[in-house]
Amino acid sequence: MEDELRIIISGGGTGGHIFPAVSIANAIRAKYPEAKILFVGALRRMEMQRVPAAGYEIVGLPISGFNRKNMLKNVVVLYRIWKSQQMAKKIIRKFNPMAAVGVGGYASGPMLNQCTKMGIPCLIQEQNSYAGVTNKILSKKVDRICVAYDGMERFFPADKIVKTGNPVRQALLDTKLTKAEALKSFGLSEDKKTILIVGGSLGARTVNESVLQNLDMIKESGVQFIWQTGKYYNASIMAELKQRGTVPSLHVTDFISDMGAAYKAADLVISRAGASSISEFCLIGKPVILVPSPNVAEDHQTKNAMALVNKNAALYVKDADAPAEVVKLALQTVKDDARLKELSENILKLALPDSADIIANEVVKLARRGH
Ligand SMILES: CC(=O)N[C@H]1[C@@H](OP(=O)(O)OP(=O)(O)OC[C@H]2O[C@@H](n3ccc(=O)[nH]c3=O)[C@H](O)[C@@H]2O)O[C@H](CO)[C@@H](O)[C@@H]1O
Repeated sequence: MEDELRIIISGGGTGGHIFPAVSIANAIRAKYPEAKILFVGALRRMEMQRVPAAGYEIVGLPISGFNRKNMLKNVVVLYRIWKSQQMAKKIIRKFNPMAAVGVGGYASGPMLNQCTKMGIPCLIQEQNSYAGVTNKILSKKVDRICVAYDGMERFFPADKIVKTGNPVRQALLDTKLTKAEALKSFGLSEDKKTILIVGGSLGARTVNESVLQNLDMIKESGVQFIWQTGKYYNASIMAELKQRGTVPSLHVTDFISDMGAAYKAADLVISRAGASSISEFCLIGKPVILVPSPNVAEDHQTKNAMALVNKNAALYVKDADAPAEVVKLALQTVKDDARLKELSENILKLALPDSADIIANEVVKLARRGH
């Protein structure tokens, strides 16, 4: 059938890979409701819940990352890579994709590698301003590379690059809530300035430490906070808060499902510098203080952050300085309306809209070309 479309989308590990993947799938579905889309993720990772929750089928590969501390454990990792390649082959034979999309994260390596070997047209999407190892290797074999930053020809063949930006969940941009309603949904008041604290999709230890070490300053500030701790840190933080006495101006949660509401409620954000988070701040023009994670490959979050900081479009606090500085800086900034306005205007200039649509068009072009 001429209209038939069968697309594999692979990758995951964290929200930063999964949410763009889902946005691409939604954009394909919006244009071609009959398209068959199969996700391929890594067993036990976040995508195995989040992708079905978004309404798509997913198959898990037994892949995991290399252990940089214990080399012996990597024998198991090598076996898992081999096993994942074998499974990828079977998935391709059964599903017979017309194109494949890799969004980074464990599963996209073996899956896209196998797709290129079997002649399936492939596209990868690099969210960050510094390319990951998997995407660098895959870039030699794939047909199209969608990026969000200038200068990516340092890593990838220039003739394959299309600058599309990072796909952002549409619902998050289209939130219907007013600011008052958004604040109310977090149990917060309309009369106070609000700071949102997020540590990426998994939470961030230093960001959480920065809050805990400055609880007294927070209590006395007259400002209210929405604080996303991340799943892994939530129980211990809740226990500590219970011991130290509740802070009414603090809404604490492990994960925020409605980020549209959280952004709407906030006058300022303190955040890690993950690529999707940054794209969201740009698209909605949100003033932000970035605290890049020092624990990611090639320090790419600092590079993501600097692309904004160098244009006076975001503030920056180094991870090591965050416990001493970030809450203080946030409290100063949130009270300075002129600074908030300037940051909002500057970050908005860096937005790349319609990214999911543009990528979806590229995927469909590849699928049609291959057949
Ligand atoms: C530790 C780590 O490996 N981080 C990487 C990971 O980040 P991480 O998964 O944190 O990704 P991003 O910051 O890019 O995106 C986070 C996404 O989660 C959403 N969100 C966040 C918190 C919450 O409570 N609810 C919620 O829905 C945000 O709105 C955003 O859409 O992938 C990114 C994209 O490759 C990289 O740039 C990051 O360096």
